Amino acid sequence: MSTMDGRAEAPAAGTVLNALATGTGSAFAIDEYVRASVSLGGTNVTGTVAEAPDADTRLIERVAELIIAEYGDGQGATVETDSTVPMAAGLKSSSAAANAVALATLDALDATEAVTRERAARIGVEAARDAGVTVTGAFDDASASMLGGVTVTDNDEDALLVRDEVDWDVVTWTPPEQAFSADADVDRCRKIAPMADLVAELALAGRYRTAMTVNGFAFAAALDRPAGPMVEVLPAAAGVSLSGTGPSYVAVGDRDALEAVVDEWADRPGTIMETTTQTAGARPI
Ligand SMILES: Nc1ncnc2c1ncn2[C@@H]1O[C@H](COP(=O)(O)OP(=O)(O)O)[C@@H](O)[C@H]1O
Ligand SMILES: O=C(O)C1=C[C@@H](OP(=O)(O)O)[C@@H](O)[C@H](O)C1
Repeated sequence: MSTMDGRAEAPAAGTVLNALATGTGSAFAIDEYVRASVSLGGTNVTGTVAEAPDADTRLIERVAELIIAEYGDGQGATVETDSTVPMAAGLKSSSAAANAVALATLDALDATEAVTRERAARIGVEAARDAGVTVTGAFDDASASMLGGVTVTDNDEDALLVRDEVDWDVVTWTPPEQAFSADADVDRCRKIAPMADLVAELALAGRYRTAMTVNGFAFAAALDRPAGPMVEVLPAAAGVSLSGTGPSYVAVGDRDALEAVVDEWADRPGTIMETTTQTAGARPI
């Protein structure tokens, strides 16, 4: 690879607490990735999503622009992401894409040592706000993807309240549809703030799996998503939730017990991923 090129990967994540009710959110990284390649050159920044030629590329272009404005010399770049994570599905592919592009751009500029990963995640959040793909900025999802493990954040302040490490097996199910966070019914989410406060209390006490289950039932109700996929698998899972604004659901527990979750969700249309939590976070590759 030439010194003008950079490459990085960032993990997707699942939800413990959706931040749309109160601004406090929590998420955990999973072992599925968005990868980004950046080539410096020219005068414009242009982005492509390998598996979705019609996708909105403003987020990844804005991330590269902000990184180049701060750590480069105003040069252009071509940016490409490729991923196994479904887009606009609640599994935080937008946060993972922003993080992967931020680190790949720094890698291309030979500037990975000049910036902490937390700072790089905050630049991704700024880009997500500029691109209009987020409600709160989603620093919960961005920090979980960038740092790995579980994080609890205050998205109003972009403050990291907790980072912790967990070791769970994970199953995700994504129905065959998309739900853009920017289209979510935020007013209805705000109405369940007392439930979100309870979920935050559980998460801050380290009871992440109970927290995510309470989150799942509360936000399924607020976002008008079915609770059935959670009810059916709860006996087998240590925790289950609607992830983000959906449509995906995520269950955690031990691999053997989660087989029953896979069996239940496999009868439904859509895609299933069997994975684990991830603690290393995002990195140049
Ligand atoms: N792999 C990707 N590459 C480039 N941009 C992406 C990628 N994934 C998501 N995005 C951007 O994020 C938007 C979707 O964000 P959002 O609705 O928050 O979904 P998610 O829950 O998957 O993060 C897309 O319209 C696109 O702009
Ligand atoms: O846009 C946002 O501010 C958020 C979107 C949701 O995630 P998804 O993007 O996965 O729906 C939510 O879980 C997160 O806490 C904040």
